[in-house]
Amino acid sequence: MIRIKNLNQHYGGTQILWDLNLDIAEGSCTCIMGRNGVGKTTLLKAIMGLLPTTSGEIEFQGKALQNRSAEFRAPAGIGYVPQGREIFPLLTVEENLRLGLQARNDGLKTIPEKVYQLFPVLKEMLNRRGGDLSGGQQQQLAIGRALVTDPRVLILDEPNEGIQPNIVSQIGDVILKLNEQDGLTVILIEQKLGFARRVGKEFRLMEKGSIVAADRMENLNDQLIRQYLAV
Ligand SMILES: Nc1ncnc2c1ncn2[C@@H]1O[C@H](COP(=O)(O)OP(=O)(O)OP(=O)(O)O)[C@@H](O)[C@H]1O
Repeated sequence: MIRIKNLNQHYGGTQILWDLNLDIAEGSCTCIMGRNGVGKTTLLKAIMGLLPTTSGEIEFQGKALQNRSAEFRAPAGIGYVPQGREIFPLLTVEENLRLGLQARNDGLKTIPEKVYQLFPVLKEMLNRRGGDLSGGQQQQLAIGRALVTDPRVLILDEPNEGIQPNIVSQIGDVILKLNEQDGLTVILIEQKLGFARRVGKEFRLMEKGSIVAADRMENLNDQLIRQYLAV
């Protein structure tokens, strides 16, 4: 579904991604893991068209993405939950969710009930300003907004960073439900091993801007953890 070939990316004179290759199968749930600074967020931003790349190919459903604008991603079916959530603090919960409707191709004018079933707290807080929600609620809003776009693939950048454990567990339930029941393809950056093992079916390990190991989650063994994840 997503195929990246020999992707290179620089920030100014510093090369961050080095001949990176990544294949994501339809219906999979893949955790991208690696130590701080190895380029995980940069990779997701490159997929989302938020950063210029130097060379290489990024394909989504067989079509080249690398020369398309960032605005093309959501209508094409790529939902994105950025690091830090990036909800609009002065807009209400409902207004934040409605922004996702603009990216749909079917002209739907109402927020799908499914979003409220997954995150009941959003329905309770529809008229509350985004900025007044707790961090965990804001994260649920950011995921809800991405789901309103009706994505084929959902990409999440550290959805559990700085979030209290009970909401982490709810977010895990939602990701599992979306992937296992609805067949939604999921890619997430995840630092917490327990969460990655709970929701991920596949892992990709990054080091120095490349993917250095790729396998089923049950094969993430102690040796790989020591080599690429332990600090
Ligand atoms: N805007 C920028 N300008 C220059 N360098 C940057 C910029 N953003 C990130 N970098 C550098 O690129 C490298 C990769 O950063 P990136 O955020 O992709 O890593 P990461 O694996 O997601 O790390 P973390 O787990 O800390 O979020 C780091 O060395 C970082 O300092």
